[in-house]
Amino acid sequence: MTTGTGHLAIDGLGKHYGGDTFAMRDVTLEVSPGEAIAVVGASGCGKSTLLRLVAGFETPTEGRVLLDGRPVTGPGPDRGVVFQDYGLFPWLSVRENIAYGLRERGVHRREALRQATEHAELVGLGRFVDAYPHTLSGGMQQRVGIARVLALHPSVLLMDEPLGALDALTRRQMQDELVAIRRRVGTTLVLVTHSIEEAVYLADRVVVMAGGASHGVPGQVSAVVPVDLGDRRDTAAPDFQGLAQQIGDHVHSPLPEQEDAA
Ligand SMILES: Nc1ncnc2c1ncn2[C@@H]1O[C@H](COP(=O)(O)OP(=O)(O)OP(=O)(O)O)[C@@H](O)[C@H]1O
Repeated sequence: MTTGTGHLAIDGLGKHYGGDTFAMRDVTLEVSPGEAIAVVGASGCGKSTLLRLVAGFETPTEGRVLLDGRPVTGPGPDRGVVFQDYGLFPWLSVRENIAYGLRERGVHRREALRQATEHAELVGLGRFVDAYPHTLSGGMQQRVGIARVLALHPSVLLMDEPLGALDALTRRQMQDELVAIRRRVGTTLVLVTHSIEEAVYLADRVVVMAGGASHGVPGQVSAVVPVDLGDRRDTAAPDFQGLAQQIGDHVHSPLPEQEDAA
């Protein structure tokens, strides 16, 4: 269903914005096809910078990103990006919003609308294809945002706080929805989130970043924690809570360089 296998190799990646702002440095990470990783860490540690570099929206000042063996040099159809704000066109229906990218790629209108309907169904919006965004809840709007990206069959899905604007209950439902969608499409996923619980709920591995320009130390990976909790995860279970606690401890531990700088 996807355009490639979705193997990401992030190699010695760094971003220096100039002056003292070394957003991130020396990030090396491999993501297997179909794997889901979540990136967590304190504000300003470079999570979004990492995602933007993988998306190709920005150019690294060090290192490189390879997707299926090819260097990332800019945005491309092999990577689909979902942000917190849904970015839907208010004057287009759900179906037309999802079809938009397909039309841009030259898919004939009828075929684009057919595929859009299919993807609306994939995210549970089959009954709402003719609705306009303002009539939908936040969770439903984000489903449209996800369907729109998936319709283009990216091999990697990049999500920056996709559920951050939702209330707690809707966020919970959308987490389940994301688990279900991933099972259906099997796309490699890189998710940036502030929520450790969300990371443990959704990911195969949690990447913890620490430091960041505001701490006088470039953001970097401080831990990579595998989530061996199986497919059906219970946030209240002791092993889930234990792992979340362990990741929380990593998030709150300063890097050795930060302690030196303090
Ligand atoms: N375009 C830019 N120009 C200069 N500095 C930037 C730019 N973008 C990000 N930074 C700086 O780089 C550092 C990392 O930012 P980034 O947004 O990646 O962090 P983050 O971990 O995603 O933070 P948050 O959790 O608050 O979203 C921050 O100090 C930020 O101020």
